[in-house]
Amino acid sequence: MSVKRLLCISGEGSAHARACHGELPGWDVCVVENIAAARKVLSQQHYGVGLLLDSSDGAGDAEIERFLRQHHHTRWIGVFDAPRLDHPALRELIAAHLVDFHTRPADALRLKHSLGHAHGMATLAKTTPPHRRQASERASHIDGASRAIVRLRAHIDKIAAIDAPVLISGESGSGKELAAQELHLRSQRASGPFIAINCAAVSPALIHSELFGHERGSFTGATRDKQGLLEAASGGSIFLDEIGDLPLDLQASLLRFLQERVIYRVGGTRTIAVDARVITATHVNLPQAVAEGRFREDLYYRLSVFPIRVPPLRERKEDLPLLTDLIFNKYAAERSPQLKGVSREALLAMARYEWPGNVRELINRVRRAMVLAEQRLIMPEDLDLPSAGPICPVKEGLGSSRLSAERTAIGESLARSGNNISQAARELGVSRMTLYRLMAKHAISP
Ligand SMILES: Nc1ncnc2c1ncn2[C@@H]1O[C@H](COP(=O)(O)OP(=O)(O)OP(=O)(O)O)[C@@H](O)[C@H]1O
Repeated sequence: MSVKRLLCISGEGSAHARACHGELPGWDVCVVENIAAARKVLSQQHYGVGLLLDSSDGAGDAEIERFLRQHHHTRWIGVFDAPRLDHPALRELIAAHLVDFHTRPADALRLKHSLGHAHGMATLAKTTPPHRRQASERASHIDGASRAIVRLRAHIDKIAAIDAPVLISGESGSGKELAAQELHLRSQRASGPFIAINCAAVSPALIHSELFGHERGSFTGATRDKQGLLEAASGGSIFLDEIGDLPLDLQASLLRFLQERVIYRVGGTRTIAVDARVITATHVNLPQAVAEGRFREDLYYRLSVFPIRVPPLRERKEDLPLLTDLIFNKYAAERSPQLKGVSREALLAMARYEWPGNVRELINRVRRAMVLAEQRLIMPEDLDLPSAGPICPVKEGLGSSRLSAERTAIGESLARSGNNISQAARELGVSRMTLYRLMAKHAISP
């Protein structure tokens, strides 16, 4: 039998707490004096059930509300003086955040029933909150359990150990910068700086001096010597996002740096040795840019010895429930008070959507839905998803289109069934063995 653990917040100490809830055989009770102490305890261990013995001279209702909102994984029961219940703010707080409440003096037997019921419900809902589970199981910041993400993490692990340039490709919002950070953090350079610059966001007139620095007097306005970002990244990694937008003359300078490990500042004549690992990313097709003469072929080959592809979210829809859960927990403090989770219908609608903006779009939609939702669960309409995914022109041949339709159907069916293979196989009209074979073919993990 599991130990029933109770966190009791009592402004007047444990004697008062015992007077309120009586003896609780079978319960392991931790009594704290205030919200601050409760926060501390909850930051170290999870309690499925909490008892709030309200005293009107304690924390204000706004602070209690904030606290309960942040700790919504615990099921809270309150005990209040009857006159306090006339306050509209307190009534709202009770309705939104408590599973039950009692007036003083609380009837010990009724209170024990409430606590037992809350414990049962907390056990059903898995007493460990998802964000804690993830934190302990996860060594990587790249979340997901799909085969594609597991492979990406393994790939990053291997490449991180080699001190060579890396080219990361992937659609916008799919997690390229996150992959770059992960590479850095898992490399021997982890204790050095990680400096990121978006080559498309800096004007061509400035980017040379931004990257390589300049000497005093080298151009109007250059009143002092300035170190560039490459120098600043020495001992660590520099992440050049949208590398396809780097002007051609700078491509030559970058190539020289990759070959000789030295740079010249703008207007400078002396070489400066720089020890920075170059990680680049692009969402455009670089071989095509090379073919069109917009990107140097020699630089492309130097950068792409270790390519990493971050898969778009539509190729790993089986990760949607997990990612949504993590986003829900990360932004729990912003959610509307009555909101408890995401409905099955919303998860189904998400599985049908193609997510052109990838994980960034998922974060934005879930976060907005958490604020605007009016029911206890996020419903499909809260996500404001376009009814059908954007219509993409067919760029692939019929064979590839068939393959990607097959992969999408499998991914969606697994997401709908909560990764239940038998159910997904039934829905798809194939045997379990065939589904396993198709999943292996498309690198989809159960
Ligand atoms: N697998 C993942 N797990 C957790 N968070 C993720 C994952 N993938 C992406 N994100 C989050 O999604 C957001 C977008 O990711 P990121 O900025 O790395 O994308 P990007 O591909 O570099 O986008 P862009 O091309 O627009 O620069 C970030 O908040 C990032 O933390």
